[in-house]
Amino acid sequence: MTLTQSQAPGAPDLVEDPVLEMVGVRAAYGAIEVLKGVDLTVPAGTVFAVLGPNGGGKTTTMRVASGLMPTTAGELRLSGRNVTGITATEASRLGVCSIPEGRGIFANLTVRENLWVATGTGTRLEAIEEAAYARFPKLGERRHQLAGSMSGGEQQMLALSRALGTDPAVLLLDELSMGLAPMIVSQMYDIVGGLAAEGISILVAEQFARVVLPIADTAALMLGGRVVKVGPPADIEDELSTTYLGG
Ligand SMILES: Nc1ncnc2c1ncn2[C@@H]1O[C@H](COP(=O)(O)OP(=O)(O)OP(=O)(O)O)[C@@H](O)[C@H]1O
Repeated sequence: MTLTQSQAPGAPDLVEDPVLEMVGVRAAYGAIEVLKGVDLTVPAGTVFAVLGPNGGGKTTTMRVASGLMPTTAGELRLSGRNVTGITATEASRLGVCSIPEGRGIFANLTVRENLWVATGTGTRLEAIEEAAYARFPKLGERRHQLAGSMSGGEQQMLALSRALGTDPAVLLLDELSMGLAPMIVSQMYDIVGGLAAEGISILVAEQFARVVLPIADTAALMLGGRVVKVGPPADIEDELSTTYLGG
């Protein structure tokens, strides 16, 4: 928490620190630098969308944010705290929950067993299951089914449920649309919009801008390892070229 200058005695005016911030972040795969000074700020309770064509650095940004990839320069902050160099395990302890490209669920485990993974943060399986099945009744019907035998949309519901089971401070969603039919993608983003309305902080990377812009509070356009523009979704929409963002 940061106290604002206008704070008056007896009338605290508290401004919550952003849940996640990157300042001048650089990252490389070996000798190849792919993030070349990324700045972004995700205020608490908002949806921040990172948009851009393939290879722009969206996934790498998400990997850095979740502690999976080290920075070579710059700062990563969680709730105002400089956590640069944090590991993925430490990041998850601090409430960073990531759904990677491809969903990251265990195909050869059942729905229920996949949800069990979220108990690592201390919540009881019964509570996680109850919340998951209330949100997605289909998952309840399929609780004993192997996750790999479900449809892509159902698998994404499972990935979301498992993530929510950890009560995340910030949810990182990478390319939710991958491998899903357009109608299912729309449904998934309706669900994400619902999570946002519940006040969950979300950083989402997406190649298909049109599906995510309606639920975003702020959007950023990422090209060549840099955020080249950031602002309200309507402003970013004007910047988008349907040729490289897939309409
Ligand atoms: N493991 C890796 N080793 C070397 N280069 C990589 C590796 N992963 C990604 N890159 C390169 O880093 C750059 C950024 O990739 P990144 O996956 O972050 O982009 P992206 O915007 O998420 O694109 P996509 O939507 O295709 O995943 C690309 O040029 C890519 O080829």
